[in-house]
Amino acid sequence: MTNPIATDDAPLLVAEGLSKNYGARIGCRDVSLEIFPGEVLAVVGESGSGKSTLLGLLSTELAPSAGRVSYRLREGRLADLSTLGPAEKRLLMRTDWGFVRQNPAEGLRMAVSAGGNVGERLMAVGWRHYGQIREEASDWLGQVEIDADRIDDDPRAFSGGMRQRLQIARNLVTRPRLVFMDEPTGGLDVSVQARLLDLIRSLVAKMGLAVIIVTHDLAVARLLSHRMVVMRHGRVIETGLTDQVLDDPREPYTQLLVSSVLAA
Ligand SMILES: Nc1ncnc2c1ncn2[C@@H]1O[C@H](COP(=O)(O)OP(=O)(O)OP(=O)(O)O)[C@@H](O)[C@H]1O
Repeated sequence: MTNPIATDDAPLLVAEGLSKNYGARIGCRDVSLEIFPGEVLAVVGESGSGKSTLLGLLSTELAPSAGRVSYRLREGRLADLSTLGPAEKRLLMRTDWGFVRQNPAEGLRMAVSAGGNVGERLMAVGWRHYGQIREEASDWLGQVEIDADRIDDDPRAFSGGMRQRLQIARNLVTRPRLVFMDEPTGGLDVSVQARLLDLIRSLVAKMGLAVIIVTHDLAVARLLSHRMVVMRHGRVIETGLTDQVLDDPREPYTQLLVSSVLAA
């Protein structure tokens, strides 16, 4: 994405010296980064480079072996996430964060209707009025281009692309400030991917979301992100504005990645 980075001065999330070991194996090593409100950051690298591990650490799904993640709460305080209690963390995840997963079955409730998938997130943040919940869910299905007459169908009856669009609606309905995405277009046909990417791009811009997206696909990074980090062997080896890194990579490894010599 070529838009200037829409940042204000204070970072939304700050990672310092994050490391994760799996026994003797390194998942992620000494990663520090910041993300600002409204900024889309892509994490790229070949398979096994540590992208998913880093996303797991940033979203606190994984506990670091070393380092910490801090997040700016709505009240303005930058909080070390390891110091939040379980209730505070749950609230944060429900209200301020979203997580779009590659496999929709992990991000959706497959036996609950499409409307229910979106509506239950609203209920989790305190909505109580059935009619209003249904109306908001229906509005969101429209925003992700799912026909209104599918509201009572469950996602098992949806195509892969529709499931991903529903997952996006479920995540965005609470108007989060930060969304984690793990290969959101992975495993979809090229034409389905293109449509989904367009949708993600327009919603992210419209809502001013900060996004951390893991992808092995540099075209996805180019289209969606303002800034990117390149990972290799668990470390960040290059970081910069997306267009700069892709057009003029500094590191020989990134040059190989960009020239598609490496299967990312
Ligand atoms: N649960 C685990 N137990 C042991 N080792 C793990 C575990 N998860 C990841 N690893 C190892 O950590 C390293 C980084 O893996 P990770 O999944 O983060 O990479 P990735 O870049 O996301 O790869 P991919 O694109 O294939 O998903 C790899 O060497 C991997 O084998």
